[in-house]
Amino acid sequence: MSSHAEEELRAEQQYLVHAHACLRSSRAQLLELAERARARPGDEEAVAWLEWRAEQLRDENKSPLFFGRIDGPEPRPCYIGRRHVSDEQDEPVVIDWRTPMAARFYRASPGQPMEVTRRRRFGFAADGALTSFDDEPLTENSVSAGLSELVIAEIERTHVGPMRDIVATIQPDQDEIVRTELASTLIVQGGPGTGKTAVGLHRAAYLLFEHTKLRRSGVLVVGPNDLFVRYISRVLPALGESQVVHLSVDELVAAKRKPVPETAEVAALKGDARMAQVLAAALWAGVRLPTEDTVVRESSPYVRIHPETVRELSEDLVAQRVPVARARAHLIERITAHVRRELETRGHAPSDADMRRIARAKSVRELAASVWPTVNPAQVLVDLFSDADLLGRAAEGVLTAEEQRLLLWPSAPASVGRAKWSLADRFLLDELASLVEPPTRFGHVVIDEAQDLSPLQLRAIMRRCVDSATLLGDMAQRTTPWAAGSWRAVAEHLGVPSRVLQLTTSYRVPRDIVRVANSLLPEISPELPPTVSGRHVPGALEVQASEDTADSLVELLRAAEQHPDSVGVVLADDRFTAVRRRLAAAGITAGLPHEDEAEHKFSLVPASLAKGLEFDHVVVLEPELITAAGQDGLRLLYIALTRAISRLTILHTGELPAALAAAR
Ligand SMILES: Nc1ncnc2c1ncn2[C@@H]1O[C@H](COP(=O)(O)OP(=O)(O)OP(=O)(O)O)[C@@H](O)[C@H]1O
Repeated sequence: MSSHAEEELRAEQQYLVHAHACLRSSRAQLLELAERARARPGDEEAVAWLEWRAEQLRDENKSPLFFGRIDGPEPRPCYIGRRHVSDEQDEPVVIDWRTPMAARFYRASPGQPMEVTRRRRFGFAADGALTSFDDEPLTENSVSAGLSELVIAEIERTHVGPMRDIVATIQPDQDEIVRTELASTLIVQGGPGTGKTAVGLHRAAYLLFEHTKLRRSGVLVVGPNDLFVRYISRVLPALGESQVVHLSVDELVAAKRKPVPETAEVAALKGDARMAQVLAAALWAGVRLPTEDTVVRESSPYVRIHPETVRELSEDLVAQRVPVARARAHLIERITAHVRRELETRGHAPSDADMRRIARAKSVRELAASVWPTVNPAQVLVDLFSDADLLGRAAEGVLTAEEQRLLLWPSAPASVGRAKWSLADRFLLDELASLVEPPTRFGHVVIDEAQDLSPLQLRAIMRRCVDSATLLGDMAQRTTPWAAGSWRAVAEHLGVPSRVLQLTTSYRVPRDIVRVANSLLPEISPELPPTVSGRHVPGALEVQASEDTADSLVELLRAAEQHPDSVGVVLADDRFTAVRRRLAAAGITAGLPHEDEAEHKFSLVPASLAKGLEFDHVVVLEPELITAAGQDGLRLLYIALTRAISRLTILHTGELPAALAAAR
């Protein structure tokens, strides 16, 4: 390092010390203000807010206060960090990565420098000490040198434990998506490792920063399974965002008992959007208008309500299929208003207290409940699946006779409580429950692995969201029989306008591995463009033929034991138990990743659970057995191959699947 560079480094280190001092002083000021406010009675709200702000400014030294700097367009350099820091004069010392000024750090490029003359990225040691920087001069004539070394080092830093944030190294194509306005519902199609999950989570953090209303309504992140949700759930808290709820698809329709399995054919039918029509028809078939007069005896004098009046008062609620609980409440309000008008016409002047009593009156409540009887979604579904005539009426013109036959249970359960529900049934119950009382809604929803969701699952998620969502996925990684099948079909079920954006550069997967994975695309998703890789890692791909793959695996893992890299062995689902035992017999512990708080050095991952995960070194064990898993076999293999950050070893004993053999 030249003496000039050393001097610069020292100056940056001092700036970091200064930033820490400013942060501490701001926090001390806030705590002092909170102390003073506490002495004033009635200022509890201000105290809570000041304490919350002070908590946010706690200097825990978990991550560096800034990670980058831009020179220009401001007279002073701008330092970019995970949160804002200002000095005693309230001048910014570090600006939050989500501000418009910070966008230039991510977006400025040679050719389009956006008035930035230089981008600087900082390198830090594990203890938080600033140890290096990397400069990129930006002028209209400069040429892009590809990913900076610090970005590559960040991507290749050993991956053990849950996913971490990428705030220091977000790439321009990703930043565009992160900062798209809240009103847009986005569908992000991207190949493996293009950063979809990371982008979705950073978008949530960005939107929470930009829109205070989201802080009240919150953000929901939905992932495919518990394993995956645990893997990603620490990213947003690390970015200081706690108003986010993470749920797996199963948790969304919380069930106490484990769902019962069912055939792919039945599950796909139950996930079909037409089922929503059938359920609505079944539920609304229960709506009955009265045929006789009702006498409201709680008013003085009595008021008689004719069936025709009830029809007039509830007509629009029925026509618009207003959710049952709400419709009933509206009708009670309307009947009460009707009673008031009747009494006034007859020369009486009922007080507000009289009217409140009438709104609570038994006769009025019973009348509303006779139009919209109390519905138990489980009872509706049990009746529907146990009674061919009932199902026939609800599904008329919607489902074929054969489809109706598929839905019917061979025998009805002894009681509703004894009914056994599949995962798809749980979404039908959720659909029915929403016709009675819509669920609480979040300001924005991020849906990961959206390519795998059924139309009914998409509906369930979208009704939990106020107006916009971010869907992330890769059609080539689609592995569920109930999936909508294309982004166009997905868009149809969202209920809001949406647009599809593409990410095509993989930051995770090295070039040689991407090439092999791309060779499967013509068979699994010919409509998609091949992924390109931003990184070349010499020796990233190794293919080993072996007489006994388990023996070879033991040997390979023993050699890896001393190395800090995470290792994930992806294998056919039905090989999991046998291989785990074989490894245990050899004294090697391996289990599902993130299974418990103690992370295993070696993860053993059934191919059907590998989606979304990643490891420094991936071993794909016996690919020929993974592809044998039915029509999704090739997709599972595509997913397995692309979990690698630095190395992929394919251990096979039989013939390699044709596409792999050709691409070697
Ligand atoms: N800009 C970036 N800087 C550093 N790391 C990145 C960047 N973009 C992506 N990564 C890393 O690449 C890996 C893949 O990211 P992510 O899981 O978000 O991709 P994905 O598109 O969801 O992949 P998949 O489809 O395989 O699940 C992660 O480790 C992520 O941290």
